[in-house]
Amino acid sequence: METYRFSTALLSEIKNIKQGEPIRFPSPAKLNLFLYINNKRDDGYHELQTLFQFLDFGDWLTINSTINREIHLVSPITNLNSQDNLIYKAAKNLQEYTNCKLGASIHLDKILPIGGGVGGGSSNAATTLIALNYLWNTQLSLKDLCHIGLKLGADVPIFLHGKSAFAEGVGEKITYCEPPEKWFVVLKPNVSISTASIFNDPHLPRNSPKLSLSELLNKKYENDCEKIVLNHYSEVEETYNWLLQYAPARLTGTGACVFAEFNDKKSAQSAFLAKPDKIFGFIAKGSNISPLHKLMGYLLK
Ligand SMILES: C[C@](O)(CO)[C@H](O)COP(=O)(O)OP(=O)(O)OC[C@H]1O[C@@H](n2ccc(N)nc2=O)[C@H](O)[C@@H]1O
Ligand SMILES: Nc1ncnc2c1ncn2[C@@H]1O[C@H](COP(=O)(O)OP(=O)(O)OP(=O)(O)O)[C@@H](O)[C@H]1O
Repeated sequence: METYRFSTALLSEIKNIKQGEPIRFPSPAKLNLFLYINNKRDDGYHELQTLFQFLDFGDWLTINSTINREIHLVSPITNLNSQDNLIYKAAKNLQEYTNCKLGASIHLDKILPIGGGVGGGSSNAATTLIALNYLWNTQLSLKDLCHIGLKLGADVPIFLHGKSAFAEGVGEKITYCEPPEKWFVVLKPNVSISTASIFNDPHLPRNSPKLSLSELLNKKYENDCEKIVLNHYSEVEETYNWLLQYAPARLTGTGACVFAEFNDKKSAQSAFLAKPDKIFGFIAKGSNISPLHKLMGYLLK
């Protein structure tokens, strides 16, 4: 799993790419370091206060611009039609919004667990928008990309901004933030959890008081979805309890992944090496600048 970390060396390989060759773009995971639910709005959406941090670990999208308007996607997610994939939708939406006459050939190297709360689908959509805006030279602003992205998922704008951030409202009010870049062990119990099912649960607490960012940063980090997810999914509870032996554990998003933070790589590795084989997981480091945006920095130099 170590090989999938987006090291600086991997990102700077871009300098050797020749014109017209496909480019490998990172599509990082995120963690919700804390997540509080303040309210349910009349339209059914929930007002949240959450702290996002990117990880130096995730999927890769290899993308080539093509001269016809076709979007050709090769994806290993077998139970999802290409046209339902957020990558395809992001590409099509950008193409239509800009009336672009070009197409793309996209290969998804899926590493992140699906329905894990690490934002894989949203991240893939954001990487597609940023990569094609570059390859097609459509020159949309971040604001316009966020306008397209928000329709694809609540977390897409955060991935487009590319900086760790505190998000409020339904996720649209963003304040950049730089939490310490710790090491994490992230484990995925063998269940996939639908975000909507957790938000629809009548027992979900929805009344955390709205606090200021500094108040939230200075109190213990928690996730309001954690209790019901642990109650409903014994696999998540078992994994959470296992991780607690090493460090305080937390749920990310609406699950199913749980994570624990460590001050150094060595302590993260020793916990990770002890994990039961049947549980998928990875080690990653927090990255306050998204690895995708680090790569774009090399490309746009
Ligand atoms: C909770 C988070 O995981 C925090 O990172 C995300 O905001 C969820 O983002 P996501 O998986 O992209 O979710 P979306 O596809 O936008 O929404 C899925 C469903 O979750 C519920 N939902 C989502 C976000 C939100 N602020 N309130 C909600 O009630 C809605 O029922 C929605 O239909
Ligand atoms: N490229 C994609 N990668 C992953 N899931 C996708 C993709 N395109 C569409 N989906 C669909 O999106 C749903 C959510 O998947 P995802 O892996 O993003 O969940 P998640 O990590 O829980 O997200 P979040 O943390 O934003 O709630 C899945 O049901 C999947 O079928």
